[in-house]
Amino acid sequence: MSAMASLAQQFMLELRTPRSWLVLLVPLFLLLVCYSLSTFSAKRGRPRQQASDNHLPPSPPALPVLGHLHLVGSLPHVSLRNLARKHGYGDLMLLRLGAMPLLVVSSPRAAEAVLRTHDLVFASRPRSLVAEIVLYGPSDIGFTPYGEYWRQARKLVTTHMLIVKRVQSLRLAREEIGEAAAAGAAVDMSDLLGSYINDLACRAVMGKSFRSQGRNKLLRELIEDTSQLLGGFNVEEFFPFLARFGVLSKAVRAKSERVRRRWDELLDSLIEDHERKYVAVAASDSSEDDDDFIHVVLSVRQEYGLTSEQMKAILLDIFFAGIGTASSVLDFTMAELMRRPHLMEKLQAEVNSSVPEGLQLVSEADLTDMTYLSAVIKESLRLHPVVPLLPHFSVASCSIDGHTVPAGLRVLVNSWAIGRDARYWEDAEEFIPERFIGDGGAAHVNFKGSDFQFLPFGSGRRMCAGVNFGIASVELMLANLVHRFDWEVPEGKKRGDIDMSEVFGLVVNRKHKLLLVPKLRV
Ligand code: HEM
Repeated sequence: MSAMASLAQQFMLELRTPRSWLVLLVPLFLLLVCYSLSTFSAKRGRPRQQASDNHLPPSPPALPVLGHLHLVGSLPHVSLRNLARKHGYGDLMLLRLGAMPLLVVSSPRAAEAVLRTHDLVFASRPRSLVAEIVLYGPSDIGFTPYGEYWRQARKLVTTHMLIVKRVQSLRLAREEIGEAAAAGAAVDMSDLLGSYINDLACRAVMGKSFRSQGRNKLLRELIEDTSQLLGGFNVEEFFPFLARFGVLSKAVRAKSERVRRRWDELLDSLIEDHERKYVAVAASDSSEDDDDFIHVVLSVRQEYGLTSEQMKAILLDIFFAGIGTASSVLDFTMAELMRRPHLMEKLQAEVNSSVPEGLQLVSEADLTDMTYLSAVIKESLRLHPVVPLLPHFSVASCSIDGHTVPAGLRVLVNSWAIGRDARYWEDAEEFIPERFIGDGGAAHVNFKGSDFQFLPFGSGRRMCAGVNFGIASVELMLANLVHRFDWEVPEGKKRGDIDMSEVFGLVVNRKHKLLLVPKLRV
């Protein structure tokens, strides 16, 4: 058993998707069969409501013990959409992943019921072992259960965060592009966009960039590891009874603790730096710039009664929620534009005509009239919502479309499926920004949370706390990328070769690096 355990632990670290767990779970089940036969009953797998409620949402046929786990592949948002489609459960579908019941919401109508009509019932988040370890409790905003602490933490971020001077970060990115253009070299766009957003978030949170300290790479790695761990498909959650054997829990726990330790070191040193700096500033009576977020958190710490773990969790949320998302949106958007040069030209024409002659950098003030730019980003968010599955949790039972939704149920709103629902979107799989402008069919549709066919930032109480920051950062960078530069694929490659395959995590990314050659337009 111990050799099996260590093999399993090593293997666990490599596994990230439900179906891949099966390779490990099959032999494990053989070992545990006696235990599972005696303790695993239909009742265990059901939410708190009674098991025989025939008004529960419909479920496809399931296997014993595994439930529907074998039907969820490496891109869960795609598998869940296909499953709902195949069985005609376009709105609500109840699955059982191992012992874990899960409600999947796949239509705008059902999403409205969950996120607006019954907002309070679904405003909490499901418990997650990983979030408890990595996010200090969790004491962040995104994973904390609905309640007073969440309300206070969210208020702190929405009131004080995000006074950002973006110019410096843009200038650095522009210099990098300019150097590549002069040398005729290719730029790794995923890297460039990641660094830009990284830089922005660091300036907002700590008032300076990480570049000079060489911590950029560390932050990017931490964000990637955290996203994969928090993606929500951990075997612990499907088979809580296996945790009693320690085999599975040790592996997930060990990886989560490693990630948490690395965050801890980074965040501790940032907070200490700031504490030192402000003691020095106070002593010298100088009026140094003090509008960065760590300073704000430190100064309201007493008022909000924050422990140091809670402070770190909130800071971690800003880095994690702000950096991974916005850079992935930019990456998907540039890739889509490169595959369609006529759309790129149209965007360039708009940006160039809106920016006063001779300006090197496009500023936020120049963005006001760029309707096509905004349509391009909306269309990118529709086809590629970078948080494709919105995790919620029912704290009371309610009724949706005549179905009983019990209390204590995990819920995933499939924002990816909803944005491609052909009942609501014409040519749903095509990239057509024009649908969002003029007399396009979606000209009135926005991402502010009241159009349930378009939920890239979610909706309701748990809607993204950084929409404005995120959108402004993405719009500004995209405008600067296309202003005065043309972009080409490296020699020997074709635009059509740009691969839109994804890697799943809480935040979805494009799988392959985007390498592009900038040319300065004269
Ligand atoms: C374009 C970039 C971004 C996208 C696409 C995005 C998307 C999302 C989505 C889909 C959610 C979940 C909503 C739900 O569960 O219904 C979310 C939550 C959140 N986002 Fe963003 N986000 C972005 C940028 C940011 C930024 C820059 C911040 C920084 C403040 C941020 C902070 C948060 C927080 C704190 C939450 C948790 C809210 C809660 O649970 O109360 N996001 N985001």
